[in-house]
Amino acid sequence: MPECAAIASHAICDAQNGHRVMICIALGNLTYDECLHAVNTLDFAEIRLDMLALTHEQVATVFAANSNLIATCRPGKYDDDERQRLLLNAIASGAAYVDIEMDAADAFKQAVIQAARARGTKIIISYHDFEKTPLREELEYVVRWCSEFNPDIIKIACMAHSPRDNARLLGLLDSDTPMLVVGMGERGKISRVVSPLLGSFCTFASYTSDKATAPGQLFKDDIQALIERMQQL
Ligand SMILES: O=C1C[C@@](O)(C(=O)O)C[C@@H](O)[C@@H]1O
Repeated sequence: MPECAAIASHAICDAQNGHRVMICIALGNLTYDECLHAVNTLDFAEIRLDMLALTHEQVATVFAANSNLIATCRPGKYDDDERQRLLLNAIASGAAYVDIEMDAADAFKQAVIQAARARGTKIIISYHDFEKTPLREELEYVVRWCSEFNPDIIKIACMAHSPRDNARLLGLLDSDTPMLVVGMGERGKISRVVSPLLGSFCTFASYTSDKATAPGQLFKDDIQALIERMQQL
């Protein structure tokens, strides 16, 4: 029996090599009721505040309902002031992790990092490239830049177009710093399956098959079955 068979609808299982394999369910494009139901039934989820249209009161209720949530609010929908308010609200309401974009404005980063440290919320500093996977030197430079914020986890999510792109991303896991790598797009799917088995802090999956929050994101039951199958090797 695979070691994580028992988790069924849960999202966490033990890898053969001893570290935990975590599947984080990215929640976006849901109603408030759907979101609340999801956090009450999942072990580990990301709340995409920029994709959910929650009121501040609803944000507080969602984060109070589950002590293992990542708060994320990508730029685009809200200006930085509102993004900051939403993330500070999530932190004050018990967010376990907060995702802060490496290239966000300094004042924004400082305010969110300070609040997270004060509250014991773990900090994920993230880098995204929705076009390509940069060359190794550039990725290493990005990782060093992210390290300067002294995060708990460094997240690197890049569009993968080839096996080498996946290999380069997965190579970042050969690190003493906790890393989270994601290969986006059709060609990046393989990295989503193997990265948590190779030490990535987690992999992301969709809540339903039609609600992916990023290209190439697999449905949670499908990726869980694939990971369990690989654990039987
Ligand atoms: O950064 C990431 C990774 C992700 O973009 C993905 O490709 O699965 C999904 C996002 O919700 C999350 O914040």
